Amino acid sequence: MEIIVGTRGSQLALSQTGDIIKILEGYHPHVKFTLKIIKTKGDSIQHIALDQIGEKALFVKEIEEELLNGTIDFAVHSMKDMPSDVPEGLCFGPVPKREDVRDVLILKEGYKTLEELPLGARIGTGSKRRSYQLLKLRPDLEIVPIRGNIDTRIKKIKLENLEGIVLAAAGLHRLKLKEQISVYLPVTKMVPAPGQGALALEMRQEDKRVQDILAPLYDEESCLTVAAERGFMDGLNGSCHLPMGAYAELSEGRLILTGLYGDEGGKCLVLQKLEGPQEEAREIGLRLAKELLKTYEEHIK
Ligand SMILES: NCc1[nH]cc(CCC(=O)O)c1CC(=O)O
Repeated sequence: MEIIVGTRGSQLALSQTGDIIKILEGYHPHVKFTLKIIKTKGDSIQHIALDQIGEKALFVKEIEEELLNGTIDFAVHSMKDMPSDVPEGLCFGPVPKREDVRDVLILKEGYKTLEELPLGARIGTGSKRRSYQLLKLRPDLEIVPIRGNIDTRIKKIKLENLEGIVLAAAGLHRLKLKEQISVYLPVTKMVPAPGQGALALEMRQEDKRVQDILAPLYDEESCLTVAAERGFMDGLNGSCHLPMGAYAELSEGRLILTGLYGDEGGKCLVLQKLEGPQEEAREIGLRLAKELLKTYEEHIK
């Protein structure tokens, strides 16, 4: 049997899809997994800030078309890049074990901590979530918008004379670039993006064959935490030009969710928590979004 696996062509996409295929080959030695690289709009337009493109499915649409056409059997994406809505006929497979959810700093040679950076240091990131939270810690920083694949962004430290950049730990771990990381930012100071560090497997809804093949990848903790964080995102009707983050953890059957939401200019950033039984993961996310929006409205009055 042959299964065709769709992915973007970035180094990170190829590395994480390769990891998934390797695990699946262990479970299913008689299945032949073939990689198919698909170019998406997000790969073609590298020069525009993501916030300004205003389209959520930037890295997924072309891949979803191939799923619907039957030219691929399942796809591997970064969960963080997935919009709320899955097209009719498609669904997510099980959520595999999640990588480190934290954001990290890669600093210019010679620097080891955020605190020791000089006044007005230049930090590269294209994300409002990252820049506004960083500015809470160090209001003097100058945020420089950057985009591109992980290796491109790392090169920009030298090319654009930055003191550092912010990236997700997960991508660097997957690309075996751990030693480049200067600082792991604790989730209490830098709430990650919903689903950060997790992968999304996407498939045709009725495809029992693929469902059975992917089943062994299921990880309960990853599935529940991602469900809560994406519930929060959906509850906010999350458009990616507003700063938004979410982080869930499990403890003895309970799920504790932290949500972050703010305005366009980053003047008002609200952080709020909600806890509940882990079986209600998605509802906890939706409820926290509602409660936090209320707090937010009161703040900006
Ligand atoms: N938006 C780009 C993107 N999508 C997924 C990751 C890597 C980490 C992950 O899987 O969350 C990255 C790069 C980054 O934010 O550093």
